[in-house]
Amino acid sequence: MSNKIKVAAVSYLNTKPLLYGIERSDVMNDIELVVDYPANLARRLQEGSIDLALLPVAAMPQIEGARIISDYGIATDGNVVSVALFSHVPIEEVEVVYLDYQSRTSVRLAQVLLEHHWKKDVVYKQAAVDYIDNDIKGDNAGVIIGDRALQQLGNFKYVYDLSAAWKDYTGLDFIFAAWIANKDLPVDFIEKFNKANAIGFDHLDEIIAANPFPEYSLYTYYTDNIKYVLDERKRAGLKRFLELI
Ligand SMILES: C=C(O[C@@H]1C=C(C(=O)O)C=C[C@H]1O)C(=O)O
Repeated sequence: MSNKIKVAAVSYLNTKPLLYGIERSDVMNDIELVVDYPANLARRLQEGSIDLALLPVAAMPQIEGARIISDYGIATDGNVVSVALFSHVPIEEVEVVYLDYQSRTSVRLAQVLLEHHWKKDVVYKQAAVDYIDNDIKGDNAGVIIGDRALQQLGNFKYVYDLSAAWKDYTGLDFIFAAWIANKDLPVDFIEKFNKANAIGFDHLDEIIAANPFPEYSLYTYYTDNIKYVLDERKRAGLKRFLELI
């Protein structure tokens, strides 16, 4: 049996800058690393098959002993672009909202905003794998996250950015996911792991060149949209979000 720390990260482009340094640092000797979509990371940490995840924060209340162990994560202070409510009709006319099966945080954020900010009473449906092509039509809207959201930007007349709407509603920043463990991890490991997260920020050009993505500028995404440092302003947004859910 391996006594390595089992780590799971988000499988989207937004996590590449964090993984760049982890994959190149000697912290790799201490870990087994897998990537998966966010909802599966929550499931894996809950069932105990991993020790540390870039966990969607909405899953925190359901995970006993959940604690943020790093200064880095997936956060925003305004437009995120890759988390939105997509629709062919304006929000006033939306009747049904499909909730992305890959998400845990954004689907709760959408519900909070629809209720409190847009004051809309809608029917929520759990999305099937093919929902983007088959179900978001007429007065059905859909929450889409990650690379798939960036790829849909040109396909819908109405794109409501959920991080921008959160800022309008609360005036606060937002944390979508953070490195979260459900048990104590060695202090020296945490220190090494934390430092490794930051290495990629000095290599964005290389990361962008290695991940061709014609639909959206990854430079803008990595520098303007996603904010990777979980400072006090981000944590204040997290506190408010956890109170609301
Ligand atoms: C900004 C994003 O943040 C993500 C959204 C998550 C969620 O909704 O559960 C979880 C992790 C992050 O990858 C995104 O994926 O586009």
